[in-house]
Amino acid sequence: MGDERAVKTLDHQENNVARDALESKQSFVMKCGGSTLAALPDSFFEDLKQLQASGIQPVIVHGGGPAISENLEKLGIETEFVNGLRRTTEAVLDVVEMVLAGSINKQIVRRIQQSGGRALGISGVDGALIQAQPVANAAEVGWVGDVTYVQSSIIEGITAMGYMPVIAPVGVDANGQRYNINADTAAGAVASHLGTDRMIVVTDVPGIMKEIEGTKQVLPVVTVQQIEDMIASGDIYGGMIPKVKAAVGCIQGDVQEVVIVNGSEPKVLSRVLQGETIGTRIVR
Ligand SMILES: Nc1ncnc2c1ncn2[C@@H]1O[C@H](COP(=O)(O)OP(=O)(O)O)[C@@H](O)[C@H]1O
Ligand SMILES: CC(=O)N[C@@H](CCC(=O)OP(=O)(O)O)C(=O)O
Repeated sequence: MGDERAVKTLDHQENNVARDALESKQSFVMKCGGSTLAALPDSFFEDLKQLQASGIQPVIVHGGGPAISENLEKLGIETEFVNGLRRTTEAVLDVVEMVLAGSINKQIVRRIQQSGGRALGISGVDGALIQAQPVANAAEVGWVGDVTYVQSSIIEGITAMGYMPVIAPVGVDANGQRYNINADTAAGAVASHLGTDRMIVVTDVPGIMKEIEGTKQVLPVVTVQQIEDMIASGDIYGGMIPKVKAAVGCIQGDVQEVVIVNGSEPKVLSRVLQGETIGTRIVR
C-alpha cells in the first residue's frame, strides 16, 4: 500500500460551474435542527416537495444533537458541551458519524420520499464535500472542525440529477481525519460556498426572541450589530449562538438574508420564500 498520508490536498475543482448552474435557478439552503426533526409535520415535507416540483432547489443540512446525546448515553459514553460545541473524543466521533450520516440522514431522506419528493443523502465526508480543519480550541473540544472548503460541484451534480441533497455535518481533511461540525456552522458554510441568496434555519422556537416590557416577543428583523449586543447581554444564549454566528458569517458574503423559523408553522418554507414576515430575518 502507498503512503496515504502523502496525499495532502483535496479536490477543489469546478465550483464556479456549480455556482453558475445553481444561480440560474432559485435555490436555498435549509438547516434543520435536531430539536425539531421528530416533530416536523408531514405538511413540512409536502411543502418541500412542492417547492422542488416547482423548480426551486432546496439544499438541506441537518443536525441531530439530541439523538447523538441519547445514543452516547445508551453506550455509557460521557458527553459535554464547551461553548455550544460537543467535546468530541474518538469514541464520541464514532457515534456522531453513525447517528448523523446514518440514522438521522436516512430518516430525513425517507420522509422527503414519502411526501413524493426526491432526496439523496450524503455526509460531508463523501466526495470530500465538507473539508475541515481543527477548531482553534481543539485542545479543549477534541475532534471538532471548522469548514475550510465546500466542494459545491457535488451539490450541483445531485440537484442536476433532480434530487435534493441532504447533508450530514461531518467533515474530512486531506489526511482522512473526520471532524464533528456544528450543523449551523456547516449550513452557513454550504450557503456561502454555493452563493445562495437565502439560508432558512428551522428550529423549535418562532425566531429570535427578546423580552420587551415584560413579554417575550419575536424580533422580525435583526442586524449584525443587534446580534452582537444580544449575545453580550445574554438575550441570545446556548443553541441560538452558533445559529446567529453562522448567519453573520454568511451574510457577509453573497447570502442576502438568513431567516430563523419554527418548523411547525404551516408551509413555513414557501412563506419565507414568498417574502412573508415570519420568524426572524437577519440582515446586514
Ligand atoms: N434569544 C433567543 N430566542 C430564541 N431562542 C433562544 C434565544 N437564545 C437562546 N435560545 C435557545 O436556542 C434554542 C434553539 O437552539 P437548539 O436547541 O440548539 O436548536 P436546534 O436543534 O434547532 O439547532 C431554543 O430552543 C432556545 O432555548
Ligand atoms: C461540534 C458539535 O457540537 N456538533 C454537533 C453536531 C450536531 C448538531 O449541530 O445538531 P443540532 O443542530 O441538532 O444542534 C453535536 O455533536 O451535537
